[in-house]
Amino acid sequence: MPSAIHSDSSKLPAWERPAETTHELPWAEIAVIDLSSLDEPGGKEKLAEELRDAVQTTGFFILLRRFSTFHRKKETSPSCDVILEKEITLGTERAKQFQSGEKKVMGTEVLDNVESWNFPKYIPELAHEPHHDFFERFEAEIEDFSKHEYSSKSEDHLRYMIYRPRSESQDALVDNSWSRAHTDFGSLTLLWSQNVAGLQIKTKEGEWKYVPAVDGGIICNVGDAMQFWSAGYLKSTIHRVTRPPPDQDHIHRLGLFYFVRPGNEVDIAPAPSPLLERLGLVKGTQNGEVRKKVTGLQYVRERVRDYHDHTDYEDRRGKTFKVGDLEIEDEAA
Ligand SMILES: O=C(O)CCC(=O)C(=O)O
Ligand SMILES: [Fe+2]
Repeated sequence: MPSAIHSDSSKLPAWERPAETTHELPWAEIAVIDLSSLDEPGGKEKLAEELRDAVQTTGFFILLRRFSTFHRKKETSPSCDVILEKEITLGTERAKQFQSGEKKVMGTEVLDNVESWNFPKYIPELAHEPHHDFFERFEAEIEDFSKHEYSSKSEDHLRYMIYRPRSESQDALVDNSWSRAHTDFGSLTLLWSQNVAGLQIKTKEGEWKYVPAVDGGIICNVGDAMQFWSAGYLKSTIHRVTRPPPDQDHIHRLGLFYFVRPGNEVDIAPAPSPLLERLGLVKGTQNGEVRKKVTGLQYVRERVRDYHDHTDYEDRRGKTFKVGDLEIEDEAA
């Protein structure tokens, strides 16, 4: 990938938020954690309870914060619409640099339809990573927004992503899969809610249910690292992206994500916790299992390598590989 890409965005069309689907889809029950009730009497306790339930059941929750007009004016973070608008314009113009259509899917001739741009932290140690000159003007905002232990080197990143529509016949050859079933590798994923349906979670009962759009919401999901640290108390739930319903299947589906990763040197072993001990999820430290240390960096890198670093996206359901002593399923069945 080139280290700098030039684009002239001045002639690009504006992006409009697509309408929500009118199709009746099997929607998942995802808790909406509305931060506006934080300061109400009992609000914190109520939200904590809702959050605890969500991270233990679906592993997904939607954070919502309704700003008053006053707050909104003072808001300095990049707004989702603004960012998504930039993304589609870039994506449309620079399709090749954004890497879609490079890999064949599931042993067919169908090409993958996802393009993405990752922003590593803007820190000197990562200055050699590819960057896009279009985003230079937003660097301060992006840095301000991407706060997790910002000065230390880690795999945390912001991602813009676009799925390009494929024909019905092409999608049929790959079971309508736009992104295969997986769990996220890091600690927490933040995904700005958008209206094109397609993201599905696998419920405890084994059913695929759609994650609903919530205007202004941020969909958060627990990743593997959090599940390891909590010895399974927090759930890293299997999810996938599938072809959108007929009224949205021609739309370029945009995504804006922040992937929170464990610190590079952090052990992803269960953290000492009286709660986890009480629940019997970990044994006391004396008789705890001894296993090879797996660092955050090692885990995330090996998962990325196993998932993406192939000449194609083959059908890997049921196949496992090892990171240290951990047995990992890269594509969930
Ligand atoms: O595009 C989406 O809605 C989800 C994609 C996803 O699960 C991922 O990139 O990890
Ligand atoms: Fe994911």
